Amino acid sequence: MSELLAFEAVTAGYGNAVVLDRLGFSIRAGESLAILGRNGVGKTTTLETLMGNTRVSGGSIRWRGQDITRAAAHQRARAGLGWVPQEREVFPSLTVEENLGVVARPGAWNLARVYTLFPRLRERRGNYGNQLSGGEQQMLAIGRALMTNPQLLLLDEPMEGLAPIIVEELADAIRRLCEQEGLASIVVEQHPVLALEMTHQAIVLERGTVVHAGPSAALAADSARLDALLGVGMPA
Ligand SMILES: Nc1ncnc2c1ncn2[C@@H]1O[C@H](COP(=O)(O)OP(=O)(O)OP(=O)(O)O)[C@@H](O)[C@H]1O
Repeated sequence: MSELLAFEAVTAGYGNAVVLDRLGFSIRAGESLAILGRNGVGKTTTLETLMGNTRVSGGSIRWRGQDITRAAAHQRARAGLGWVPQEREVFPSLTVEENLGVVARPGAWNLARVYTLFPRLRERRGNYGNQLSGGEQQMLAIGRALMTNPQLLLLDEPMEGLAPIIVEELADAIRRLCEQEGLASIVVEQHPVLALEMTHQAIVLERGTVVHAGPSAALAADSARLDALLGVGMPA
């Protein structure tokens, strides 16, 4: 598998505040990565930095062999980064189908495939964005990112605030995207259990730097390590 994305010693933040401190990790094509860590360690800032929304003061970001460290935010979105923001940002006065349609770009993903992945969205296709439940909005936010036909899907706390039954449905869909569709993804999560189940590789951040990197399954199976890193052991 070839390298898709690499952060090399990236130092970045907001204004004079440094949040990421020589952060390094890489993702290969078709691979999914969980970014874990306690509150405020820089998980969201990592995605914001990838999207070009922070001030980078050191290191470099390589995307499909190209240095994009200084590329403008709009160029990155067009280059195949499918961003699902934490706030979901569904258009409230457009229907589900319109929300999906306005961002569509040519490629393998289209309305029919998004509806197959999320049958609830097909049922709600004529509803407006502001008539959807939180879970449906999250499905729509993911569906919209897929309609742009990305090469890397960026999910920022996709399960936040959702009912357990919806969390299961979403986790299944995300797992299918990674395992069956071979879509590379980054999943930022505060809750490690689901994130590790959904991904191939995991990194744990502390104060903007990587303190653990390895296969998700190995970390999920090592409750002592998980507890030491995150203060949450897996149930026996
Ligand atoms: N727009 C911003 N301007 C200034 N500082 C910010 C901004 N966004 C985040 N920060 C600061 O950057 C640090 C890292 O925040 P970040 O959101 O990346 O953490 P996180 O690991 O995603 O945490 P959480 O799980 O709480 O979202 C925090 O100290 C936060 O206050």
